[in-house]
Amino acid sequence: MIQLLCCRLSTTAPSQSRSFYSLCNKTGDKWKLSRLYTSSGPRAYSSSQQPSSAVSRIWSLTQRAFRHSSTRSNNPLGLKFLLGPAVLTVSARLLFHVAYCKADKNNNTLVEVTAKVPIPDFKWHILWEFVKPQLFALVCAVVLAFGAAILNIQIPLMLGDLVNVVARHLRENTGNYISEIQGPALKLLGLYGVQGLLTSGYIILLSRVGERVAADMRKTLFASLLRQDVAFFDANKTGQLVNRLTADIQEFKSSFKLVISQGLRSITQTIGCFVSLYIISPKLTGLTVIVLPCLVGAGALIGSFLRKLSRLAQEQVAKATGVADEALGNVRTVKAFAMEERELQSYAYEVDKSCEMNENLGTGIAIFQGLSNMALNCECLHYERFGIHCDAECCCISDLLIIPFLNAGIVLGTIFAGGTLISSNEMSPGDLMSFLVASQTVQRSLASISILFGQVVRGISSGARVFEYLSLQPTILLCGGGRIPYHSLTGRVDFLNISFSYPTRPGHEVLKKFNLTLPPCKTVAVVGESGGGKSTVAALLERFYDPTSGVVMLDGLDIRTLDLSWLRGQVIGFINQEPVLFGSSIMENIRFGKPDATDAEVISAAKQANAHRFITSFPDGYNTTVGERGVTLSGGQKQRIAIARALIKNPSILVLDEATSALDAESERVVQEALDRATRGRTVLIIAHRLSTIQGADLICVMSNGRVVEAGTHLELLGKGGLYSDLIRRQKAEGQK
Ligand SMILES: Nc1ncnc2c1ncn2[C@@H]1O[C@H](COP(=O)(O)OP(=O)(O)OP(=O)(O)O)[C@@H](O)[C@H]1O
Repeated sequence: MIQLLCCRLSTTAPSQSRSFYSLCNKTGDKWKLSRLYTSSGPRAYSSSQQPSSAVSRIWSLTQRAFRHSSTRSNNPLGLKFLLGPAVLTVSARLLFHVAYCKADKNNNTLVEVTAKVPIPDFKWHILWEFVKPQLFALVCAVVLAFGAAILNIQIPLMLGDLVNVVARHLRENTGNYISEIQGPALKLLGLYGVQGLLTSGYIILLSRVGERVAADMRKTLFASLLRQDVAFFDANKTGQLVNRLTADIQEFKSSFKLVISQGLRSITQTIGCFVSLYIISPKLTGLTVIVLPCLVGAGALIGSFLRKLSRLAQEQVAKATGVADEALGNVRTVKAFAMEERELQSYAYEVDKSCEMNENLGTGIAIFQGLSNMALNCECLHYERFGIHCDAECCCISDLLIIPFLNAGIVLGTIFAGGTLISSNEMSPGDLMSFLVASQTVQRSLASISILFGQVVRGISSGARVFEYLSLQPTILLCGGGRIPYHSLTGRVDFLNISFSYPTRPGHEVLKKFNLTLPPCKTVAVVGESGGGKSTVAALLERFYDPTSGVVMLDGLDIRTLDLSWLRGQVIGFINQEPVLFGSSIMENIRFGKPDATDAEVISAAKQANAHRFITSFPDGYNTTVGERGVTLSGGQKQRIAIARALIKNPSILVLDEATSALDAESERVVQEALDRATRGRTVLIIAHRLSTIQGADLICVMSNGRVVEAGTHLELLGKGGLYSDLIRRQKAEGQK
């Protein structure tokens, strides 16, 4: 098992490269993989099957990391038994080895190094918080599971009684067979019935507990993620976060349920059946104690081989799904480049591979089944319980698994030794029957326990990943702090001596002793070269980040002392270049700016934003659903809905971050009209690329190298003949080309 940051190394060939890319990207400038990655393209491997040297290097590193990691996960079974649960937390950490690559400065190649990424601990007290509300149901489930296991121990003994009646009747042929057999038979049937009821009871309760714990975890984790700073999202990929919400919690839930039901049952049965075995025949028990571990070991070895095959087959299915997912998710790009055929080829290649691997798995299971059948004594179990997922068509091999491999040995051995004991009257035939059934139960339980260890490790690993984010505290708190009453808020903003580096790039100072004042109800435009830090200024005003040094003030108060949800929710309206809409109705999207707004307020905001006319031209009007991220609307329409969304809260300060730069001339004109109306009577910060759009601003500040180097009105700055007039000249020249 590999943990490459968030353990999803092995999904698709491209995504393997991407995982490496993300990991290297995370660690900042010293990683050079991004250049390799971009020059080769993410699909180079899967689509051409002749990977470019760069991608093949990434790929071979990935594979090496995978091999390295998977060998670590194959802990010898015996060791697991010896060390037991005490090592589980540690082994969970061991499994978290992270492989990543680093640029070798001397020869410019990638070398594999060991990660120093801290591995999260499993926090039992957090688990307790989730389990506490379900404690009653959990205790009931444990009691029922325990009861079912105890009854299971009784079954071999009752079977023995039954066989003794049959044997006596055969031997002596006296008495009434029916009345003699009735008692033990009814007892046995009753026992099976009660055991069935107990089993159903604990499964119902456990699934209730598991589902509720998982649902609570999901809600709490989601709430915790939403609380995190923007810097957190800079450092973590969305896919990884979603994975913690879905796959990790799912894995944890399965392990939780399995460990309690299966673990409790297997341990109780093993101990109970061993006691029964000892009571029935201490001599035969001695023999079993010597032989059984070898048989369980052999069964577990073959089982682990099949599980490995199964895991590889599943990963291959995931690879194929990944290719389809990527192609369908980016269907517009695929179509725009007429790449349908190539995507189909990539998908077909991965699907064929998965087909081949599943066929191999089917063959492996078939051989195992054959060997087990030859072993005479069968215990039929579900594959899935043992972590083997088989997609093979043949139901006779996909539904059943005979785990106690080489049973013939123990069965024949027991019958041979038991027969000797029967002939010397040391044992009855019923005892032999009881012994055989009880020893099978022990064997099956031990096999389950060995597999459960792996499940516990996986559960602890995924639980630790979930809990890591649950206990994470944001540095910028959403609530708490003061509010300025609406009637006394002027909307003056001061950036005083701000220095700032993004947390993901601490060495790179974006703003250096930056100073700027936004006077109340005035429009200030910030212009400058791309990457000069203009959007960063807006991000600091929104408090997406706090400055490294210096202070941002609102009406003379440090914004760090103000209530952030009030600041973002009521004071600042933010409109950026690529407005993101939610896949709900237009009405809901505009209301996102003020959840308690009436329909009339929504319509009024839409009118201010020049959006009312086009909205009412749709058949469903304000109830029109806008599709995923607003895909069914044009750029200009999306932007006007975003403006309405910002205006509905009637903000005192409006931040426009390149709000019209992605639009064509006609859309820009309509949106600009809406913006001109929207900015009246508010403090406005405009971040602009196209200098033509900000010529009417009260103040234009030119940024260079992280600070303001020129400031004035359009005409003043032109008169200076400095950087601003240079920018104007350059844009004019570009426009004429
Ligand atoms: N989230 C981030 N994490 C790390 N660095 C960032 C982040 N956002 C921006 N940067 C870096 O900060 C610098 C300033 O970026 P910013 O987006 O503020 O520039 P800009 O002037 O708005 O550029 P443009 O006009 O191209 O939008 C750039 O070097 C950029 O790479």
